[in-house]
Parts: sequence; C-alpha cells; structure tokens
Amino acid sequence: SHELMGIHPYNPLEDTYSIYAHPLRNIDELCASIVRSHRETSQCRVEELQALRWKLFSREEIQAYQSKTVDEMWQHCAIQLTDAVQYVVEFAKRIPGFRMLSQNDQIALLKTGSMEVVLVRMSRYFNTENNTVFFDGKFAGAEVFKSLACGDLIAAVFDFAHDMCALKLTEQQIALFTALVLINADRPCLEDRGRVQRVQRNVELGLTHILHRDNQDNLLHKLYQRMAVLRSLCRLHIEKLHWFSQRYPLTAHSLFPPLYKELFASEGELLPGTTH
Ligand SMILES: N#Cc1cc2c(cc1C(F)(C(F)(F)F)C(F)(F)F)CC[C@H]1N(C(=O)[C@H]3CC[C@H](C(=O)O)CC3)CC[C@@]21S(=O)(=O)c1ccc(F)cc1
Repeated sequence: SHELMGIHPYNPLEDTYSIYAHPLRNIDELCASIVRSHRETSQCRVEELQALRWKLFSREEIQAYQSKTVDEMWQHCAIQLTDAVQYVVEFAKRIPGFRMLSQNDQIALLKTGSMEVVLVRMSRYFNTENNTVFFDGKFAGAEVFKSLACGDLIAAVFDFAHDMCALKLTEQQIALFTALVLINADRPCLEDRGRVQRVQRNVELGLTHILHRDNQDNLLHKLYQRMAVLRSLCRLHIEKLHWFSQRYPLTAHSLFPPLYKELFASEGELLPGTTH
C-alpha cells in the first residue's frame, strides 16, 4: 500500500472541488484557498523564524554534526525530509482539483514534485547575511552537513536557496509557485495528462493573477527558470541517493522512513520493501 497516506481513491460525490459541487467562483477564490493551504501546511512560519535567525549552532554542536558517520547524517536528514514531505502531501491534497486526479497521478506528481516544493519552502528561511539554513531548530552553515559527503549537492542547495531569496517572493507568491511546481502535466508516468493540464492551467492563472496584482509580471519567467534548477537539483539528489544506497545498503534498506523510500527510491533498485 502506498505510504503516501491519506490519498483516497477519487469519489466524485465526496469531492468538494468537483465542478458540480462548488465551482471555484473565480481565480481570487482559487488563490485564496492555495495561500490558506500553504500557510496551514508549513512546518514553521516565516515570521517565527525571523526571530530565530541569529540562533546559530555552537562550535561544539557543529563538531557533533561533523563527527556523525555518513549514514547517521543521511538518516538524520532523511527523517527531516520525510517530515517536510508529509506537510507537502497535505498541501497537495488541498490544491483545488488535485483530488480529482487518479490516485496514481497524485502519487506520480508527489514522487517528482514533493522534493522540489520542500526546497522552495526551505529557501523561505534562508539567511542571506550569513548563508545559513534552518535545520534542527537553529540556523546552520554548509559546514554542518560535511559528514553527508556530498558537498557539491549541499552547495547547490545553498545556491538555490540564495537565488530564491533574491527574488523576494511573498508568501502568497510562494504558495502559488509551489502549487505550480507540484501540478505539472509534463511529469513522467502520468495516466491522464489532459486532466492534470486542466488543473495546472487553473494554478497558472492563479500565479499570473497574483504576480499581475503585485505588478511583478517580470517574475514569471524567472520562476520558470527556477523550476529548471529545481529539476536538476532533484536529479542530483536521486544520484547521490543511489550512490549512498550502494555504499550503505543496510541504512537505506531498513533505516530510512518508508515514505522516503516510496518517494525517492526508484522501484526495485533500492529495496523490495514497499508493497503496492
Ligand atoms: N536527505 C536529505 C535532505 C534534507 C533536507 C534538504 C536536502 C536534503 C538532501 F537530500 C538533498 F539536498 F539531496 F536533497 C541532502 F542535502 F541531504 F543531500 C533540504 C530541505 C531541508 N528541509 C527543510 O528545509 C524544511 C523545508 C520545509 C519547511 C516548512 O515546511 O516550513 C521546514 C524546513 C527538510 C529536509 C532538509 S534538512 O533540513 O534535512 C537539510 C539538509 C541539508 C541541508 F543543506 C539543509 C537542510
């Protein structure tokens, strides 16, 4: 059974977003519902973290992270990632139209899009003054992740966060952007691409509406460029995960959370574990 809990088979009678129940009166309502879902499904609030932005790790704490073994640190981050992805699954389910899609298409969109949404969400907390990300309750520089033994990937993650901050997106813009990152009809293995396209077009209308309202139409092409960077980052993540699972099969097989394996392990390669 799929670990992406809570994804129920589509039942038109109970689906509150089917066009027969409550047609979304207009784009404003679509935007409002996506912004509300983003706020409700974020692990932290940007304003809360502003207050914490100078809470850095001490030398001893950094030493402790750096003396973790490769597999300990990977496992630690995999758990954080799995937590963050759970919130993204909840966000996806509340995007108008997402639940109208088949269960397989919902899974396919989350498999490829959830990591990208997590990376965009991470960038909201990035502190560009000292290049630190929010991690384990404090702000961490790249050196904290040294024991992951994937410095190039961490550097790319930090660069991405830095570039996203430069756009100075509002929470509303981020909400619509992450919804569009998820609802992408070009993703592989979709059963009903046309249906995903219809949901995607509504979300695109929402994003362009928000950007136009904010008089920032020029941001749209920059956001599409960032989506290309996200795809390359996630390819790098999967490559590293393959490298890691070859070197530490036990950790990857039995110590990573089931949802993490469901999402990031290509079927069969990592482990037979998850049943369908
Ligand atoms: N296993 C992991 C992993 C886990 C994470 C990231 C990258 C990886 C990789 F894989 C990579 F890069 F390959 F993807 C890495 F780095 F480990 F290799 C980036 C998003 C991070 N993250 C967050 O920033 C959340 C986002 C959601 C937000 C909210 O909902 O409000 C709360 C904070 C969740 C997991 C977490 S992390 O915190 O473990 C972390 C790890 C490395 C790093 F340099 C910075 C952060």
